[in-house]
Amino acid sequence: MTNRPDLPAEIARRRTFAIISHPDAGKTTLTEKFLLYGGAIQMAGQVRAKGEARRTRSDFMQMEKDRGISVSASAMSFDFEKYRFNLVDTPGHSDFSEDTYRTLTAVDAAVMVIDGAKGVESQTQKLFEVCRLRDLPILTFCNKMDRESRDTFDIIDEIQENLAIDVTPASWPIGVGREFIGCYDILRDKLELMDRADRNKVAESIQISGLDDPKLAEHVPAHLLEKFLEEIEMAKELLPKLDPEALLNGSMTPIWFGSAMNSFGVKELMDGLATYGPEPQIQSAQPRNIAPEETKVAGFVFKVQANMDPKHRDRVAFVRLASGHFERGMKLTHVRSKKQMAITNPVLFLAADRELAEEAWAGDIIGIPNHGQLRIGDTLTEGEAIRVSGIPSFAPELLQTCRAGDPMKAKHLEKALMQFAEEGAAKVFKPTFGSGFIVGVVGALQFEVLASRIELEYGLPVRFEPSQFTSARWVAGEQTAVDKFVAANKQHIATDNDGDTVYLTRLQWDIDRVGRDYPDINLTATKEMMV
Ligand SMILES: Nc1nc2c(ncn2[C@@H]2O[C@H](COP(=O)(O)OP(=O)(O)OP(=O)(O)O)[C@@H](O)[C@H]2O)c(=O)[nH]1
Repeated sequence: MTNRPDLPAEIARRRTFAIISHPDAGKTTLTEKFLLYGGAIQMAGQVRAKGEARRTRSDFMQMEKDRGISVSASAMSFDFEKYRFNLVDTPGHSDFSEDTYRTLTAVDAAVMVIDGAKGVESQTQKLFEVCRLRDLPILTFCNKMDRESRDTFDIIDEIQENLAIDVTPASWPIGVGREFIGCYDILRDKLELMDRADRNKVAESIQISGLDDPKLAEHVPAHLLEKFLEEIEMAKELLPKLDPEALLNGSMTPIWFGSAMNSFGVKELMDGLATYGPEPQIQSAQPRNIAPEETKVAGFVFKVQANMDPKHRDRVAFVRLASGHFERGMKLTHVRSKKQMAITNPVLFLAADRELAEEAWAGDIIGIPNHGQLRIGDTLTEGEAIRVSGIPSFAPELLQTCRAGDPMKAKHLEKALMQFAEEGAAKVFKPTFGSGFIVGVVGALQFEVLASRIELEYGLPVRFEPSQFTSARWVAGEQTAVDKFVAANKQHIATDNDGDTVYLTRLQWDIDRVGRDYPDINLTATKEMMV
């Protein structure tokens, strides 16, 4: 289904999405099966290496060191039937929610994976709310149905209630736990039977002419069939039918039941994404929005990754193309600096490898190697001064002072920290008074990852120590008011990695006081990454 019949076919066939889930629900396994069906990998296992590595913190560091694996998984492109899927990876750990938020600005839809035994978990809820902010269409996959799972109505009710979204069953499970035999595909009247013996095998699929088709009884044991017919009858009465419009505006989610590990239900989910999932959408920008079918190319940076290949010390900016047909070698204007950049070595991320991108279309994610010119939030166009909006930067929730083990290496440390700041891995504040840097992150694990990466990539052992400050707020207001405020509060002032003024404090009381004493000053916890 297409809601934009005027889109060029190359753009209309693109589906750019992310998979969101609570850790352990099966995101990695599902990603792997997507790639398997997309023909991007031959054997299950390549992505798994990464999933297993996530289990422990030290292994997580190891994974970070092993940039090759994590990079290829940051954005993956593969073909599925006549569609081109672009899957953008979201970090699973809650400490990386800011990165996740930005990733979600680069996709048109999300696949939400939940564990059939656990239902909606805390991280699912958080990520869902982020999707909600952008009205992203969401397709739900209820995983691990091969195990003991909760009652189907229960799961659906929980999603409807906790997430305040209409849920429509796209498939219905038959049997529970050991007795789970497969699903009835409600959208296409098919009986899908799971093959427990061969996890990589595509399940058996039997066309059924409707719920009264005697073929059902040939494949489904009587006691399961009776319960299934009862349930599906009730479901039809109580639950809404799939409304493609409601799916596209984010008010309804279809749910598929399956088992990623057994490759079951995955293809139906992919078909759903292909058929109902949105094609590349209009991008919010200033002074005007960008439509995908515009012939001129525009794109924006939503992620920067440094030192992807330790041998080359390069950085790659991940760019979501918002419009047009990009060809290698094109000269694009970097709107922030107004400078032209020849994009000679763009890369596409094809599952296990990166490849030179000869061309790309609106909806695609390309990587642009650069030496630091490209930052998160930057827009590239064919000349017009449009800037993509809506990529926020959040005030960090944890602050620590960072010092180099060797005090002579302070300059090196600054360079390393700035690089990670541009990558979006941390905020770096340079206080007006005193020495050293204050590093701000959203979750504690990020300090460990940073320390390990600074040592590994820059050969600099560093220490993170408690800072005298615990909160940071950006200072906004008329220049004269800001100058006056800064002069009177020097002990609290720092500049962030973009050169913007920041107010540091340890007391909420201070922030409230500024509100009272300086009515012309606005202290904000987010700033838009638009320059
Ligand atoms: N029984 C069963 N187990 C599954 C299924 N899918 C995944 N698992 C298992 O669940 C565990 C978590 O799966 P992952 O795919 O690593 O989950 P994840 O959401 O990527 O987890 P993080 O890497 O922590 O974010 C693994 O041990 C998988 O083998 C399934 O369909 N059935």
